[in-house]
Amino acid sequence: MSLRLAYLGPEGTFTEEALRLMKPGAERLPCATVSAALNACRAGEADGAVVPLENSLEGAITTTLDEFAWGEPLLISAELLLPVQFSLLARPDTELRHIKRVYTHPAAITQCRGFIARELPDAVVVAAPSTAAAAQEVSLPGSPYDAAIAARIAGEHYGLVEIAANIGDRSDTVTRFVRVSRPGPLPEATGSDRTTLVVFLADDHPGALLEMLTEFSVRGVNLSRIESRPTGEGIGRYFFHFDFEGHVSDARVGEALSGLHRICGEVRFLGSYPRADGVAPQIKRGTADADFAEAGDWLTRIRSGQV
Ligand SMILES: O=C(O)C(=O)C[C@]1(C(=O)O)C=C[C@@H](O)C=C1
Repeated sequence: MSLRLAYLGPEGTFTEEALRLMKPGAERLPCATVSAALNACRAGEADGAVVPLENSLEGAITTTLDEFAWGEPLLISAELLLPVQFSLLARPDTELRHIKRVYTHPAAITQCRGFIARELPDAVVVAAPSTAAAAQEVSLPGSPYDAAIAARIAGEHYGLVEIAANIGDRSDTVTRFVRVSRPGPLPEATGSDRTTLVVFLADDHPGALLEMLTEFSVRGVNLSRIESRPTGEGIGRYFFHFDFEGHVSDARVGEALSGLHRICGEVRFLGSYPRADGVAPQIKRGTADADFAEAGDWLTRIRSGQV
């Protein structure tokens, strides 16, 4: 039976491209939102889901971060870095000067800010559920929108023409996607892994963030992303999202997690999985697995009086 993966649809989204690259043979279940894709996975309607997590220009995809923190637990099992290039797409015979209403995903609005300001200064830009949903809508006769901003492939899929190509503010923008599934066995450590966590404070006090960071720092664990997100319980109440180098089976990572578990209110483990860029972590002196094992043996010896 083939793997069934939920994603932000309809056909032609960047998320679909990421899914195809991650699992070429998988059956694809398009969903209207990132939350719906994750819930399809939670409910067992899909074996997993592919969702965007962060963008090199715009930063974190906050819906994804919040879903990971609050919903039924899910585990990340893989990541992919996808270069994103946007096109301005319209029905045949549309000219740039005729475009007054543009439809696209909010992430694309942010990433194409320069082009919109320069070429479409008078256009109204409306937020769509996804770039492909925007292209699909624009393709309908009688659509209130003149153009969509989406991947070129979405234009081909929905019969739109490309009015302008590569309209992103930068040509090297990359979105990081992750594949998630319901909790189960973790991917094996590869030597080039990443771990993702959500941490809730036990209580707010001076130095709380520094205490958390110290758990990583003293074990030589290198962070690659830290984000604070509001808990919704009032101004100034936040929880934290971390990505860092290493696998939970590495001694230094395991020790840092145990430390956080001791001092924080809740630590939600979101998975250890191979890094898309294959970069191996820098191991600081005294923080390799062998160093932790040797220190453990030493402690056992002195506790038994072998000084
Ligand atoms: O709308 C899409 O095509 C998506 O896959 C979503 C999304 C995002 O959420 O960032 C993915 C990649 C691009 O950065 C723009 C939009």
